[in-house]
Amino acid sequence: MILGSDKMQLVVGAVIYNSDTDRFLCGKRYKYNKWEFIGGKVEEDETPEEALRREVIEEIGCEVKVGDMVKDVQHDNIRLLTYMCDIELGKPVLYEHEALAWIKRDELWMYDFLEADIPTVRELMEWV
Ligand SMILES: Nc1nc2c([nH]c(=O)n2[C@H]2C[C@H](O)[C@@H](COP(=O)(O)OP(=O)(O)OP(=O)(O)O)O2)c(=O)[nH]1
Ligand SMILES: [Mg+2]
Repeated sequence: MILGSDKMQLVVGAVIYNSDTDRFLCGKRYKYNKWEFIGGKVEEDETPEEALRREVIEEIGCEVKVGDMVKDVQHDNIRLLTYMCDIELGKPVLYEHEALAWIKRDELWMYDFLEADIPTVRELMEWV
């Protein structure tokens, strides 16, 4: 389990990638009116990977296999860990988001992401 400092909130985000279409699944929330990766806060008794699996089920109803970490970013009081994820079961359902979108890699720049997500988004745009 990875601990943040006292005030630091550990958050995990899923980089759900479809290699056939070269698109990433992202969500927009009413609360922030910005795009984000599906995910949320890591609870005390969880590893980041466990938290991510739980959050993806809660938020879009899919089971994912959590792969490699993409970025570990600190922004304000948030420490955001993003991981590559593959959908193993289910189709994304809109439970908590205003919108879900499969965004093409070369169109990621057009979307207004939460600040902490920018390093991950940059990394994804730079992949060849
Ligand atoms: N889920 C998610 N949260 C992000 C991202 N980037 C980022 O700065 N955040 C911030 C927004 C929130 O302050 C926090 C995550 O909160 P959340 O509301 O998703 O947490 P949660 O799913 O556990 O929901 P809740 O029960 O606390 O409402 O991290 C991201 O890509 N995905
Ligand atoms: Mg969430």
